[in-house]
Amino acid sequence: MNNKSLPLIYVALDFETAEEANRLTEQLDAKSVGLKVGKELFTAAGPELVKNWVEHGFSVFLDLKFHDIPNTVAKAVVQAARLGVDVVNVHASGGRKMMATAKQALEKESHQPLLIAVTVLTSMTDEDLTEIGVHRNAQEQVMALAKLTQSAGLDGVVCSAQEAEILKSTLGESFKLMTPGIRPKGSQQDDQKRVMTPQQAQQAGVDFMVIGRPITKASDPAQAVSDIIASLSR
Ligand SMILES: O=c1ccn([C@@H]2O[C@H](COP(=O)(O)O)[C@@H](O)[C@H]2O)c(=O)[nH]1
Repeated sequence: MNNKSLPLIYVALDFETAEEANRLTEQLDAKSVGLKVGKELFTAAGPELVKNWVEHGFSVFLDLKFHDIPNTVAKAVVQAARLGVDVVNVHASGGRKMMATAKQALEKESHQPLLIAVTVLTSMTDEDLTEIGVHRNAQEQVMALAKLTQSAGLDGVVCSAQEAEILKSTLGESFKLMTPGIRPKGSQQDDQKRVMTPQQAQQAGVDFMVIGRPITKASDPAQAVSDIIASLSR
């Protein structure tokens, strides 16, 4: 089991190339923030980049949101564990069997990342859910999928910080909440819909925040990180 303490903030490295991503990570301190690698960068630059950052002491969240038959997802999360990442995720809508099989596969590995499941994307509203045939509001759907995730034995979920208080009070403190859709006051919302500021998210009790564009598109990304950290209570 991976017992190291993980950073509160994961910077979403949504870049086209390894060079652009490295230009940013060279300005970041592995003791202060972790790195989130998603579909764009991983497809462009692959596992070597991830392994390199792990070797340089960064905590990495591999955000590939696996969603497939149980055997395929289990084998994929094992490969993620072998890259040395600290967090990996699947889609909760893949169901209990898929999630439980993935968790059981990770338990045989010497390095075991946190396995968490995406509930409802932070870019989605109640109306978006209706359009795909889900007749619960976002909070109800997040709660239903989080309960399923917990009962499948996973470590936590990806959700909006808006759902953090109710999830923590229902599912317990140790069930981890990874929250994208974080927007410091005054920054652009972009395509995010269920957002909170870093301070609101901290007060709501989240375990981890994912912050991308407010940092990566800032004129001074390192300063943007420092400002966010300074704005949070210790
Ligand atoms: O529900 C989700 C799940 C994942 N994400 C990812 O987080 C970052 C957010 O980046 P910003 O630039 O801060 O909006 C991005 O990589 C998403 O793929 C999410 O936003 N919501």
